[in-house]
Amino acid sequence: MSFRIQPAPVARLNRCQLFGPGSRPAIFEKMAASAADVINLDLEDSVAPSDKDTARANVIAAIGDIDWGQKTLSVRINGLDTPYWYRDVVELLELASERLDLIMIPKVGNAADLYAVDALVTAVERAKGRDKRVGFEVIIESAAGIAHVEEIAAATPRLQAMSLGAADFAASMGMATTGIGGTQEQYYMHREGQRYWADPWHWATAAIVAACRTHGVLPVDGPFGDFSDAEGFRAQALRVATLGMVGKWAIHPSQVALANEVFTPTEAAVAEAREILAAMDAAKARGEGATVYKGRLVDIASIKQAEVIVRQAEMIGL
Ligand SMILES: CC(C)(COP(=O)(O)OP(=O)(O)OC[C@H]1O[C@@H](n2cnc3c(N)ncnc32)[C@H](O)[C@@H]1OP(=O)(O)O)[C@@H](O)C(=O)NCCC(=O)NCCSC(=O)C[C@H](O)C(=O)O
Ligand SMILES: [Mg+2]
Repeated sequence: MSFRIQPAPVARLNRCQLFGPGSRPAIFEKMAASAADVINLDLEDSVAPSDKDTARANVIAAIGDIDWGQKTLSVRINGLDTPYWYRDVVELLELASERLDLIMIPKVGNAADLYAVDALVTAVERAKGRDKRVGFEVIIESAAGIAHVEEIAAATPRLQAMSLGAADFAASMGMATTGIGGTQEQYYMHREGQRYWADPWHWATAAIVAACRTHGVLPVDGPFGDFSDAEGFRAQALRVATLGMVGKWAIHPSQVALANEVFTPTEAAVAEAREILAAMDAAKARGEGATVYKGRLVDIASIKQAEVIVRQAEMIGL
């Protein structure tokens, strides 16, 4: 371990983030009644330019009027390259209730983007005397974003979570696909007449996880576009969970249960993690740093692995 201890991210559940356009207030109550841990009301790309003002007003009213329960409530503002974002920030923090937990900033390209939003947010919070400091989440969805991912993860103590946005990321990188996440037909290895599909999102996912874990930020996978493909969604979610992400977006209510299932440790996994901790406690009492559990080596690193699962189980109440 480096001299610098890896910071823990905020202790809250983030298994599923359910998105809905701010211009579609008829679904807000349904979003609040869903089983998602995080709600993202969108002012950005799911809202047409002609609807931006109405969507902002809808969202500001809904933050205070709807019972969002224990969910983390987030609003995605418009990108810093648009004429909308400053008004999103100013009106949200001047007019919305303190129920607002997070602002999601899309298409961040470097730490200075977050510096700019932080400065504006801080000024409005002070001017209005707001007690609660709003948190940030960001989307890495451009070549610049992934190139500067670590400085972005370190940019501000407001930052709680970072998502990979596969659609804009693919466009910015010039990737030869219109798919949003998942297997890409052309991305395969060939051997002895067989095709083996690889994961074109793998390296960006791993880069985001590393940056997030270094700086105590929650890494999250973004959208899976084909909401009729439950098995494709599950496969993508299982892959990113294996790499260390804590949750995934849902762009349709049918994806919420799938995400919750993948990012909730199974009873068997939790039981095994607790058994490993018990086995290591017994080993330590014998003065040993390693022991055998079910025929395989477990050691001090295994304690940390098991603790990841046990901490998640405790947050869920398992
Ligand atoms: C994708 C949708 C437009 C589909 O909407 P719809 O045609 O209404 O779907 P259904 O008829 O199947 O709906 C079934 C019932 O579910 C309700 N519903 C629909 N959507 C939602 C929702 N998001 N939350 C809660 N409830 C929802 C319907 O009202 C139906 O209810 P009922 O009639 O009572 O049975 C729509 O799902 C949608 O708008 N999704 C969100 C789109 C969005 O926010 N996109 C932005 C995020 S993705 C992105 O930005 C890309 C990213 O940045 C990147 O670059 O990668
Ligand atoms: Mg996007």
